[in-house]
Amino acid sequence: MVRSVRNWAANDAPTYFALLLWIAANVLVFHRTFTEYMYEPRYYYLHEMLGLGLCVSRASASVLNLNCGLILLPMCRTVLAVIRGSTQCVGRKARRVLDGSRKFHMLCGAAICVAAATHSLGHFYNALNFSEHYNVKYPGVNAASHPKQDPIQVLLPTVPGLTGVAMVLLLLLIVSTSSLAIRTGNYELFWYTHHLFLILYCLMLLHPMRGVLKEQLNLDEHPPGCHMLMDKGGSNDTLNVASEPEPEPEAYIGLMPYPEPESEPLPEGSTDEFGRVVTCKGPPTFHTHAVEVWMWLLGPFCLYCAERVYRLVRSNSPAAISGIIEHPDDVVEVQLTKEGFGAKPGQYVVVNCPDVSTLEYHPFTLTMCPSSRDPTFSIHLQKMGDWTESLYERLLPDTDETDESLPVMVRRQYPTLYVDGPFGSPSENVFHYDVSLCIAGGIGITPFASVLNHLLNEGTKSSRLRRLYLIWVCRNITSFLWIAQVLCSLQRQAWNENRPDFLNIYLHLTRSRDVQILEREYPFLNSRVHVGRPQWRHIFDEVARYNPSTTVGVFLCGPKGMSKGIKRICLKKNKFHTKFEFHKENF
Ligand SMILES: NC(=O)C1=CN([C@@H]2O[C@H](COP(=O)(O)OP(=O)(O)OC[C@H]3O[C@@H](n4cnc5c(N)ncnc54)[C@H](OP(=O)(O)O)[C@@H]3O)[C@@H](O)[C@H]2O)C=CC1
Ligand code: HEM
Repeated sequence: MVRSVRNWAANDAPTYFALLLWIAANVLVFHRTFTEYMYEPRYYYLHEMLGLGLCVSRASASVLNLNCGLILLPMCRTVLAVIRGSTQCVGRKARRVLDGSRKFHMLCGAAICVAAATHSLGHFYNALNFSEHYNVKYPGVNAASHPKQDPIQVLLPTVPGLTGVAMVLLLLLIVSTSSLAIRTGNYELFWYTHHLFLILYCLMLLHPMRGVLKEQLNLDEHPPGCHMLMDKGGSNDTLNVASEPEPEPEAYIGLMPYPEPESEPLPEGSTDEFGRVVTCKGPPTFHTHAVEVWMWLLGPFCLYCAERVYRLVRSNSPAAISGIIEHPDDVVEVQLTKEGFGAKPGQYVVVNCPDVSTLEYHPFTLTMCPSSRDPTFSIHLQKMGDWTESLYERLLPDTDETDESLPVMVRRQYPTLYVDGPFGSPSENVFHYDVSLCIAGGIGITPFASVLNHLLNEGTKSSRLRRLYLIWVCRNITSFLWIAQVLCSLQRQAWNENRPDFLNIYLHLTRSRDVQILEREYPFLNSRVHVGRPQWRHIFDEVARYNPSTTVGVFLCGPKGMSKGIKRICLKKNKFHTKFEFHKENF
């Protein structure tokens, strides 16, 4: 099957365009700074001493400034949720770019690591050159206190040196604990170490203070490289000049012959129209160069901090648990209410339970949103790690075995839960297509459960959606019980609203063949059960056949391995000219 350019353009073009913009911004800032330190007259003497190390260390610092500013933007989740929600002014393609915000955050993180390594190595090389190429004639430009000083001594006992080493160590800690293994195995460790970034940013603002790199101030009085005649006829060599004293001002006289070919190319303004070196009116004066890190960081940092304060205030009051329903396969449905809480189907919240962990917040997609008639919202929590296990045990009493086939309404003294959010997610786009295809693996059904509940509450004609396909793949038949009631009620409602082909359900069972449980309670669902993993190619062909020349929104939420094959099918050409636009839930 050939890949469809049209489908590629619909799926990946916006993301690749955003990526191209990011790469261009990095190349631009790197090039701008590199050439500035390579050719600007004010850095002539500095560049003469440090060479390429100066340009590379400074250019990588600009890349660090850019990405340390950008990396916070994808984490302003409330801002992103508002952008996603403003469907009138933000088109679907632009909103789909937001689906990659988490990946963009990691991309900036990777760029920060590379730039930090380059920047650090560049400065160690500069320390070496400051020591090797000490400028005796113009000591003001040096960072070393004497020729051949120990480079470590040149760099470390300075504000940039000490803050630089501390930042590298912090960055190593943040990055090493951001790995998927640690985020899934010990989220708390990731969470605490990741917030060391606040110290990292404070150190970044301190880092260039009392800097070691200096620019020349008096370019008019002393055109860089100009000729300062000494008693002995003078020399244009400003490097390695052994103990020659600074000449008196009156010693500077007349125009000089062309500069020696091997010397540093003179910057503009150092030679007259005949190419002869002009003479100086005085020695060069130097000052540490202007600090610009705050220009890059302050905006995003203030926006992020303002958002965190807003989120802190918003999530300060606990949510009231109005009901707990125990479902099969270690899933518990938590029904909540909270004053003023509103959310859209597909959105998610982050939940904190102080009884389990004070500072740890975990994301959960809403399975039911508050409606005009009922303020209740719900999440489905499955035992997956240490935190969910502890919360699960606090929500459910240690009762004897109950009949797993039926959800059990349980009432007890519940733990206090704080809910922060809601935050936007790709599944919000389900209602922005005529036809949507929702694919869930296991507990990945949660974002689509809120879509189904919304359609149940508001009616199947409450949006432009005229056909909804739901493919749900589970290991055990009992998992389908999590939202069996909603599925059957919505199917009935679609028939009552004279939309018999609105809801198309495919339930795939991969680890057992026992379908009796559904037969008794939910005969309609029983007829939708297929054994084994779905034949994606066949399913997509069927959807394309029944929806020719249509743009179908494909939404996936499930185990990692599920997305590759499905994304590939979305990008392929089909004979019905149906376009599949792929969205993936990923927290
Ligand atoms: N908003 C979000 O981002 C959310 C994300 N999730 C994610 O969803 C996932 C659900 O996990 P869990 O419930 O344990 O799922 P499981 O690991 O139990 O897998 C669920 C089903 O998916 C099937 N499956 C796995 N890979 C494929 C594939 N390549 N093609 C077809 N079917 C496949 C499995 O089949 P088989 O038995 O053959 O392996 C299984 O039947 C979690 O990783 C969770 O992080 C969950 C909720 C919300
Ligand atoms: C200097 C480097 C970094 C900074 C300043 C930074 C900053 C942040 C911030 C502020 C958050 C949001 C916390 C919150 O509000 O919930 C965050 C979350 C996150 N970061 Fe980073 N980060 C950095 C590097 C990285 C790297 C290198 C990775 C992984 C490769 C990474 C992965 C993550 C992940 C997975 C999340 C959680 C996202 C979510 O919950 O949606 N970060 N980071």
